[in-house]
Amino acid sequence: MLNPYNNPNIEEFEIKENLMSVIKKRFSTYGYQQIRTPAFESYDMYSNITGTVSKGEMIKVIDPSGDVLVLRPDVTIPLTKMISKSLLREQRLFYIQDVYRQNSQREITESTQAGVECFGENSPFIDAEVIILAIHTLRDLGLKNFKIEVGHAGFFKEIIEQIQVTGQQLEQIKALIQSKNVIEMEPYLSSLTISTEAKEAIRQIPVMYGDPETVIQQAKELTLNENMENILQRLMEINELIKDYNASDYILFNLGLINHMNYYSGVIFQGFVGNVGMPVLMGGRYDHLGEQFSNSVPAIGFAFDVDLLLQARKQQGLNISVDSAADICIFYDQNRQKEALSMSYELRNYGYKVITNITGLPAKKHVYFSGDRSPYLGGNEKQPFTTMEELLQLLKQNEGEQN
Ligand SMILES: N[C@@H](Cc1c[nH]c[nH+]1)C(=O)O
Repeated sequence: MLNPYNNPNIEEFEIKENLMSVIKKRFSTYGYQQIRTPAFESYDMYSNITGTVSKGEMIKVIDPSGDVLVLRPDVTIPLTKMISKSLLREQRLFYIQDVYRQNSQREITESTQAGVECFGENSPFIDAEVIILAIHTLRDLGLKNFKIEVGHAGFFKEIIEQIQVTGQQLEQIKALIQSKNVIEMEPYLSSLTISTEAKEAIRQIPVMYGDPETVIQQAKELTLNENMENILQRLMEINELIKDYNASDYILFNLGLINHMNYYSGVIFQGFVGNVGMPVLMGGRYDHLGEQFSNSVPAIGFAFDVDLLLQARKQQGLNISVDSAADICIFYDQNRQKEALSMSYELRNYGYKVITNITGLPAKKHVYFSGDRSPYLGGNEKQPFTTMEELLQLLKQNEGEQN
């Protein structure tokens, strides 16, 4: 089923383009270079690895030779494959591309992602810098009232490794944690035969949410092994770095955070803005994904859902309507065509948006070449001119008066 909301709209297209150019500029100031990945990819690339997009979510296409392809469901996976096979393992890449998935209502979703992937480094410094890049971009977009929730893929995994549950039970536990459903969590945990410490740790996960330092203190009481202690240490270091950037106001810790993709191995995060019900960005560290292709490559990245960012800006009254009117419309009589057309060419060269002899489209200024009189700029009073310089002068003056 096609998503009924994906209709073309000129105004929204322009608003989206403007937003994407803000994102692009910000990504490049952190040293990222833009890249594209193919729209059609081999189904095997996704299905042969673990921690990938689930099979039901992929949109499959059969090519003429009978091979199964998928429409790009993710960008992180093909980029990791490329880097893990290349000799250049240290790279900072960004992309603005559509990803195609099928949701649980069997609707095809086509959403534009703007993401970064930082390959080759694994340090709290890089983790914090990538989170800061997300914050910096959200601020560039003028958004207020946003928070980045930071968690760790390993914290929950460590607890789960201590207990023996079936795949189905694990999914149920994840769902209860994600929905912070403490009421149903209690009886569900009692029905499982797992140690009391593990039960207590799982029970506490949904409430380990909020101010970073408080969450770390709470979590310290629940650590079941050294790995969990190291995880908390790493999160504390990231938090210190975020403080150095003066960005603490935007950060919450959430140890119950579970990201959609399974390839994450370290710090993970999601961004929320105002009343937009879904995360506008998701990301995290995925140091082991590369091993499944060729070589292990430390990596961290995130992707914005551009359409949700647009929704957030709209909610905050920030989507100022785009000015589609031409700057100048030149009207001319047939005998003045040559002068009028060469003037239109020159004005466009100066960057003005110019149309000629069209009454059906809006224009802010009108220039007339009629009869055999001097051309003039229309308006409350006719302002004649003889040279291009004079016209440019008049246009400037008028702009000045309007502002
Ligand atoms: N590819 C992830 C986002 C991400 C980029 N890099 C790391 N994570 C997603 O689609 O949710």
